[in-house]
Amino acid sequence: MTESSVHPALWPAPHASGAVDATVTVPGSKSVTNRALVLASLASEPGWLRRPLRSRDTLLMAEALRAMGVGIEETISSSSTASGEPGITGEAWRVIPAGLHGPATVDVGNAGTVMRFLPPVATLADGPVRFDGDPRSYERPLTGVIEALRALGARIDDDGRGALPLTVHGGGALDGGPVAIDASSSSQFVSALLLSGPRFNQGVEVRHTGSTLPSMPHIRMTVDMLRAVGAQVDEPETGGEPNVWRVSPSALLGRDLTIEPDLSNAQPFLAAALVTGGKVTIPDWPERTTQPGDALREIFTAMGGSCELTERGLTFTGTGRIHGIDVDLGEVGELTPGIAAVAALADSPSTLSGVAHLRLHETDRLAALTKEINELGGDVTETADGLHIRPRPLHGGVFHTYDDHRMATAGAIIGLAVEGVEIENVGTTAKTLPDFPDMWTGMLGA
Ligand SMILES: O=C(O)C1=C[C@@H](OP(=O)(O)O)[C@@H](O)[C@H](O)C1
Ligand SMILES: C=C(OP(=O)(O)O)C(=O)O
Repeated sequence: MTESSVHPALWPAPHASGAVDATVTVPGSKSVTNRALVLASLASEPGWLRRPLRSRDTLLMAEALRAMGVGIEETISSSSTASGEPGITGEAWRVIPAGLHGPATVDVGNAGTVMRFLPPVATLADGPVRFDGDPRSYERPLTGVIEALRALGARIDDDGRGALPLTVHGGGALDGGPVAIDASSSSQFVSALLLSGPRFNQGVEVRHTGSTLPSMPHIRMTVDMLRAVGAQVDEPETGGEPNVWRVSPSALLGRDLTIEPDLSNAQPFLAAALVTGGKVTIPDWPERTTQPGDALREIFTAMGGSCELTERGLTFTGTGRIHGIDVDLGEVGELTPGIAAVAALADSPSTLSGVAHLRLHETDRLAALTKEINELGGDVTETADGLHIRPRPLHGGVFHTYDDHRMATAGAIIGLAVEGVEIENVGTTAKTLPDFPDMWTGMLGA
């Protein structure tokens, strides 16, 4: 948790004067967009991404792939999908794969998906690829990816800490094969190796050796998206060995993929219905998805609302009463800040567990949530693997964000119910949701 020395403008978080009643269209999923960009770049034919997320994390991913020679054209398109469904009008990216080149430089910003998913891709380039990023990216775990790639035949120069900055000396190909890693600090280590696996000479077999593995839905997302482009994947959930994933070497298909809305970015809007006793509809909520945000239907219902999935989307309705919850968030860690914010406004205590690895996310989220909620008068304590939250009457004040998009949206949720909350650097939401402030005031009818 490092606080930036410059204090960008304070954003007065709007206070809700009554129950919200809104329909909020949420842009595409960060996790799906960045996987789709990687897979399309590794394919043997061009592909399309429709309704991609355009945010800092996805633009960094696109820029990095372009730096290695991939063509990524942004267009407004109205063509029909590959499956012959009716045309979808909107923004689309056409991805034209090419031989991957070095020398290149990649700015990962503070995007976990870019810093983890691209070093394996860079081993396929025909020269050095230098990776650097925000100061926080130097602290985020990367050892699992670096050590695994070395074991699979890659040459990587780092400063010996197993972290950024580093240079991958791409040799045009990688042997691949079996490798063991401890992915208890981030599921993205597993996803990273699997995504490039089909392009390694022997494919890849990833064996997770750690005691816990967070964010399983994100690994399922990787497996599903690999299969959708023609890769053969054996994995624990469909009868494979526990903690082992195998991807066979193969060419990948170019697809025409429409990106689902980002359900984790839908969280603050659903929370607004819960906190104000109102109603919010998110159009295009998928019926089936691997996104962890889908768990909000159950979690926020347990906290006092109700939801209905219809052809109009997901409608979530609050009652104005919020209950505390005792929940293991290990599978859905990125939802923790928003759940903690709602829990701070509840009528009973909450225990959020299974999320020790959040200490190494965009910021130390457990420390940041504890400090910021407590500075507004709350009573939050850190546990070994989460937070214990005892609701208390809160008052206004500055809510610091530590360059963490989900801290900013958590502060905005509290601001709905507590007058005088000011969010420091709300612009940090640009990591995954650049329009957040306008969408938020739009939802409130301001
Ligand atoms: O693969 C992905 O797209 C993600 C995996 C998760 O990472 P961790 O397993 O590091 O928590 C999640 O928190 C992150 O926001 C996105
Ligand atoms: C942990 C997150 O992001 P990243 O992809 O940078 O790990 C997040 O979005 O909550």
